Amino acid sequence: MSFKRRKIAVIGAGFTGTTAALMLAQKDLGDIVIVDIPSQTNPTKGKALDMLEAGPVQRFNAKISGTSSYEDIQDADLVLITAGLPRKPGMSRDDLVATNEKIMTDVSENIKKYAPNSYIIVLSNPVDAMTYVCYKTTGFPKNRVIGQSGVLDTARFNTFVAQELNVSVEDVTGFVLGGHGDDMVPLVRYSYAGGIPLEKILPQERIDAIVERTRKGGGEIVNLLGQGSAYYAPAAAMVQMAEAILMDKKRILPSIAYLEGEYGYNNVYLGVPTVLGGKGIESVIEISLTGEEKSNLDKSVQSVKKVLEMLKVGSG
Ligand SMILES: NC(=O)c1ccc[n+]([C@@H]2O[C@H](COP(=O)([O-])OP(=O)(O)OC[C@H]3O[C@@H](n4cnc5c(N)ncnc54)[C@H](O)[C@@H]3O)[C@@H](O)[C@H]2O)c1
Ligand SMILES: O=C(O)C[C@H](O)C(=O)O
Repeated sequence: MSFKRRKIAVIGAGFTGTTAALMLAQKDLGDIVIVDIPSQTNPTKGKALDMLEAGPVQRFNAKISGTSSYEDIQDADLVLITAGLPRKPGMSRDDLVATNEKIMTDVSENIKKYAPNSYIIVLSNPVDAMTYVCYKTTGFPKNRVIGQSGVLDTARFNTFVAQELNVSVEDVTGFVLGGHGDDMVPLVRYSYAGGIPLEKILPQERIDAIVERTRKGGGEIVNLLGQGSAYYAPAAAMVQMAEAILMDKKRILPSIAYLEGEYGYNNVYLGVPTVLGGKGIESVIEISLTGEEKSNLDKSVQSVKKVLEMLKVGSG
């Protein structure tokens, strides 16, 4: 018997993909293959080589390569999908659906062909729908096709709470449910600072402002950047999920999971609390919701379903 390093494929060598690849390498979670479409020069290979050369300084051993050939992801254990267009100021994530569905279909077919046993984390937007496309196209079991939104949305919520209270981000635990859109559902009732319910230490109007800023958090960055969208925090979020899976940590993290009756919804990918471990999504945790929370979640699900209806892959 011999042990092998994990193989992680990152599809898309743009801002989120390359940032995630470097973070994966810094944590030495495995060897990394970065894939992007062919181009006249070879930027994907160049980015990978540049990252590899950071290894001696940062003391990581990860092998990192760049390619435009999907054969190179052969037998990857984990695949992060970041391929696709980001939105521009004035656009919603849903405006990307037609273009990114084509890209997601192509990427998913290649993963199915070359890495049929892999676990997948999808980032490309609109991410609830793109995770659905990936699930339908690969035909992989639902525990192996996972979307990222809640770790990022919760990180934003926690950042704003920590800023407001002038306390460490390490002591803030927020909780965001629902689709990755402006009607996502930050659950204040399940959010704490140092174990103290948020409602006990912040006035309601400050909480309301934080909830609103969290919902629009992606758009805030898009407007500030002027071109492209957020990538440091999204990459960190994907890598936290990747680590939970690769290290079988069984962390309770929000993931975009395929629901079959949980929370009363069917045939939809949605952000919910999950246990993430060596089997991917090992379970969906169901918590009780008040009438208002449930109706906010219903609204968010309706928005996700509207996008699913636009998909070529079908929503049935
Ligand atoms: N779910 C989230 O929380 C979240 C967060 C941030 C970004 N995103 C989304 O992630 C996606 C990527 O964002 P980004 O900032 O990295 O964009 P980017 O433009 O920097 O990179 C995207 C890359 O995908 C590549 N690509 C396009 N088609 C491809 C294909 N068929 N195969 C392989 N690569 C292909 C492009 O060449 C480009 O390099 C966007 O859709 C963005 O909206 C989602
Ligand atoms: O807002 C976007 O378009 C990118 C991403 O979904 C984010 O929340 O930062």
